[in-house]
Amino acid sequence: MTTFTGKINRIVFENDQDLYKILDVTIIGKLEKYDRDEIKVTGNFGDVQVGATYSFSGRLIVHNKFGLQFRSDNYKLALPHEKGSLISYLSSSKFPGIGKKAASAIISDLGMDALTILKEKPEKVATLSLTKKQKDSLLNGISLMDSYSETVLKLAQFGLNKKVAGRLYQLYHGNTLAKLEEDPYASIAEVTGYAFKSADRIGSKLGISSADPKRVNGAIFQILLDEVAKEGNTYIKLEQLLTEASKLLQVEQFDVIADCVNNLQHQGKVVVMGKNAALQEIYETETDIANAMKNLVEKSHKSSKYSEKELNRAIAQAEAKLKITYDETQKAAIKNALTNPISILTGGPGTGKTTIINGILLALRDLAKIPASSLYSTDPPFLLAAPTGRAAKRMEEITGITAKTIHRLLGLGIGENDATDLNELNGEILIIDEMSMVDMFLFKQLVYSINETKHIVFVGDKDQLPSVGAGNVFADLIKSQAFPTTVLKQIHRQGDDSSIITLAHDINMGKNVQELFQKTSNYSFISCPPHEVAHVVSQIVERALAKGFNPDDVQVLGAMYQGDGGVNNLNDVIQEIMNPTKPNSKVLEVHDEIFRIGDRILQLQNNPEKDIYNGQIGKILAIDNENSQKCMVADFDDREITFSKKDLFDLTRAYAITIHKAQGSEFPLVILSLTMQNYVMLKRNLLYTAVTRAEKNLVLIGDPRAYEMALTTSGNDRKTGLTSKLQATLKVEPKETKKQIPAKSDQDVISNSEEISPEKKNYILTPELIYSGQIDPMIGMQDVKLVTRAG
Ligand SMILES: Nc1ncnc2c1ncn2[C@@H]1O[C@H](COP(=O)(O)OP(=O)(O)OP(=O)(O)O)[C@@H](O)[C@H]1O
Repeated sequence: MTTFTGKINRIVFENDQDLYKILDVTIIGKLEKYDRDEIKVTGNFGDVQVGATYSFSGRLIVHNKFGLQFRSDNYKLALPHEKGSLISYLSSSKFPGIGKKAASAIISDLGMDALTILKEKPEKVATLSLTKKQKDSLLNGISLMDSYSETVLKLAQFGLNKKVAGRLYQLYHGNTLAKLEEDPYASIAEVTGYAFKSADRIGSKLGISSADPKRVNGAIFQILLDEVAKEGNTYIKLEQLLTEASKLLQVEQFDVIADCVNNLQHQGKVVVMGKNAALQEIYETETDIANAMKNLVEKSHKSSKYSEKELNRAIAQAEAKLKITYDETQKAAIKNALTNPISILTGGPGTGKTTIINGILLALRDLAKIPASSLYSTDPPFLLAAPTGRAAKRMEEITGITAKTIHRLLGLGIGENDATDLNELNGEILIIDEMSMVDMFLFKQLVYSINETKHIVFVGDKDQLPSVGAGNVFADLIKSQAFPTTVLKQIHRQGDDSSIITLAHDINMGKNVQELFQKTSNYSFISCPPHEVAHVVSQIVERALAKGFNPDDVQVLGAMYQGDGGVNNLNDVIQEIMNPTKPNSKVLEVHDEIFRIGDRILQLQNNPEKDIYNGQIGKILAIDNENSQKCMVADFDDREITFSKKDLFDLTRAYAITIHKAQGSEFPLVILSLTMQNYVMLKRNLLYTAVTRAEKNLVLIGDPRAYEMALTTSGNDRKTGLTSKLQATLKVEPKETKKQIPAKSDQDVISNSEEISPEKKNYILTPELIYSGQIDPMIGMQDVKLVTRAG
């Protein structure tokens, strides 16, 4: 074994999974049997810093292609030996609260070996003239010096990637390994990306038995979390929970599983209500929303009360300004907005939602006597927001009033802000557009931030796909019947794009399937098998470009990433047409994708720091492969955003995008691909959302059966409990509508009577009750029948 000290110049290669790295290192001092100054060091490294000095232990090896290298088995951060470096190190972000002055004081008290001394004898910290906070920071920093790297490396052996290991470390610090050894399953509920399978690898190494309650609890959490994250449901049927847990655990002792559900319920982590179960946190989020909505309604005595006469006059003025005449429903919507603390506006494309927003704002300016100057003040009376940057921009363009993303409006995720430090929303009115995209977590933060806003208007299209995140907030608000709601049905948009709108409305009603296959001046259908989709799409794109379409106006949509007609495949093909390879042009290769300058790209996650959001589309302006911190610059809505190599994982090419990612955006020409490979996703709201993305032209490509299936299969069947909680909290007696009759429409499922009831009764699920010796063919579980009772 040889040891040498060296400074890392560059990480040449890094595998995120097993943490194997190739480092470019400058040798400090001497490395035996090696006479050059620099060497490539290979090995598995938890976390290393470029520019830092390490001592590496291992041996020289001869690589058959690259020659002499150092294979490192062990490495350690070399502590600074020189006073200036030690001061810089001690005053770095590793020791928050310690500045240069305190660093000098530490060195003058303990000498250049201060760090080693404190590591071996932490009690020596008492002798230093530092504040308690500084002392804690010093000891904490020292305890973390090696442990992060060691932890990440150790967890990689269990197949955990650096991201997940990092998250675990952030939570448990130096105790990470001890925590996981104590109960590897407990962290499933706490750390995103740390799933049952990872926990099970550690669990089996530790010899945890298959029916051990720790393991069973882990499986229960995993299933409840998946239900929220993958399906968007806020609860699950108890039967399903037990069956799936049994499958995941490969354990057939249902009584043991039920016992664990019971215990989790006693611990306040899971709620069992009737025949359903939910994560306590999710259940409470719904309860919190319902309570916050109640508070907002109760503040209503403060909202302005305008007389019918005043309202009519203000609406007439708005009509004159906009040179239109509102129909009766539209007028009712404006009045609803101006006379209620909370109101809702829903309608399909071209029904006048934006025109009504304009009317509301104009009328309110008049009624509340708002001077134009205040509209653009730092504390404006009109707050407009939408979940995506594009939708906010569109709102701003149409109303002429500043509109922000909801994240920006609340100051969410920006700087140090957390949920307890959000902006307070005041003012005459708050209007949120594209409400169908708002999930339960964002909605909770929104309603918690509203303070003195007199009127709140939620605008959207309830028939679109529900939010990517959990819940079905907009549909639930409407369904609760707790807020005055205007449903716009009359299509007002006329002109050359109206046939797409008519088609969209027909799809929404599940009727006139043959309309899909007609050829009109705005849309057409091309039937082809899955393996020909890419070819047909590329032909249509080429034809559109030849006809003079701006490439940025052509958007291809698919249901999924994988498959012949999938987005990945289509992106490869269209990129070659729209932005073909040029000799010597710079490219970036990330996770099987190649990015080139000029490529259209899609942001896949919300990034409030950069002010770019999930679903936002940009264009690559520059690429610098050598600079991992600033390897790409892209234009997003006229702003130049810089990306590091790490950030690239949140990007993909955007010539083709999924229908889900296209929510909230519209494009002049949409080319849609659907085949039977998308079988599981073929629902009405998916097709409806896709078709309504087209502003002027639409080409439908693929299997007619897939389109027909989508049109005839109702969607939006999320299981959520918000509706009933709102009804209970706001004491709404829902009017009997045909929705209560069990039927196969979208709406019925949302209001089905098996929602978790709003009154939290304490149902206790006991093994004796569950295990009653009957067969339930529904779930294929032998000898088990589920029963719950009030405890
Ligand atoms: N009462 C009306 N009289 C005349 N034109 C109207 C009326 N209401 C709306 N329009 C027109 O219909 C078109 C569609 O309206 P608007 O853009 O407000 O609908 P929308 O529901 O916001 O649709 P989308 O979401 O598709 O943009 C616009 O051109 C608008 O000017």
